[in-house]
Amino acid sequence: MIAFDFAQLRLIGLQQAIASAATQLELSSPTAQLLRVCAVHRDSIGVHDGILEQPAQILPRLLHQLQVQDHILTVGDWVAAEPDAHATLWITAHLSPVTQIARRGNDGRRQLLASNVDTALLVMGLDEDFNPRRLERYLSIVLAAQVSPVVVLSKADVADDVPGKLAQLRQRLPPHVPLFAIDTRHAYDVAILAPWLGAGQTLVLLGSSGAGKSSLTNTLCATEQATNGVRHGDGRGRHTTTARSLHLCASGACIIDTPGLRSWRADADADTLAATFDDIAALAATCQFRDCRHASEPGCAVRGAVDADRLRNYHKLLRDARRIEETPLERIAARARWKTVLKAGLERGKDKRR
Ligand SMILES: Nc1nc2c(ncn2[C@@H]2O[C@H](COP(=O)(O)OP(=O)(O)OP(=O)(O)O)[C@@H](O)[C@H]2O)c(=O)[nH]1
Ligand SMILES: [Zn+2]
Repeated sequence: MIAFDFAQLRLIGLQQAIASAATQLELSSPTAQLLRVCAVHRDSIGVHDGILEQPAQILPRLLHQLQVQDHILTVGDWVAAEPDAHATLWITAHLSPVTQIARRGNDGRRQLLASNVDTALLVMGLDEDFNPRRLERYLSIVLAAQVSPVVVLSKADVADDVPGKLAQLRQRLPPHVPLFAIDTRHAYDVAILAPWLGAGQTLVLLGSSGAGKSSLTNTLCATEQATNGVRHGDGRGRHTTTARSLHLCASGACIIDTPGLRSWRADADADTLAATFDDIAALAATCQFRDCRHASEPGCAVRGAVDADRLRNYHKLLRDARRIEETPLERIAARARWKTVLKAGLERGKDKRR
């Protein structure tokens, strides 16, 4: 049994599913608390109780369990923790996350980026940052995690041809993905995101450096910043050490902002790509050629119906994904195969010249 204050944890995004699971936890200690991971440091885990962030340690038994399940504690995870006699806080249990944003690392392993996220704001500038292909890459990862994506195009106040760029994206992105062009520094503009900022919601912001993520966070969490971490909701104005990576919005939502997420390169695997390009997969099924590469085959059903650059991006991402999924040995074998093919080609060329 674990006791917790739902209203207090709701401030940092406690979902009903997690709260229910927490009540089922078998814990020996009556002093265990439900907490949210808000930072992962080299030698400690930052956990938040809705008021304070504290450092905690993972119980070796749990660490072993997590390793067996191939899980590492990730920002956004919910855990149970209890203090020992020396006031060290020990994480004793981990609640299975409802959603997990992950990417495939260069070594082919899954890297967890954030857990229990409801909405990902994909922030992209309408200036030089504008890049539909990169956006599709981010989108495929977010959709695969079953997290709702919302595309926020920043710098609408200064960029040129905003309607043209919006139309271009509207054509490329799946129709259910919301798309907004705003000035991230203005509360009036940012108010359009209200439907995703309800109480208990957790958001992450993804986008390149300079895209406007900090500006957007500042505008969304203006009250918190202005009051320097005074607790919302109960008017008691209790002082808090708000975690640097967990921002509370006045609307009752919270934003997870970690350096790991910020510097993230959005590599997708073949399955996650399917989420963003499902129309291509559907068209491919109707293509008259069974092993069509939808590249130059005349009369191909895909090539006629899909934006050419978008199709090229799909093929490129698919190639990248396959490369990542190969083991190093497979890569060496593939390279050797190519060498043989190339050599054979050169030999043939020589024969002709002879
Ligand atoms: N005119 C205008 N400027 C913006 C807008 N959004 C961000 N900026 C400016 O762009 C610059 C970069 O914005 P940041 O919010 O720091 O970008 P970031 O995504 O947090 O960048 P990193 O912290 O490097 O990841 C700042 O000078 C902002 O003032 C916008 O909508 N309109
Ligand atoms: Zn085809």
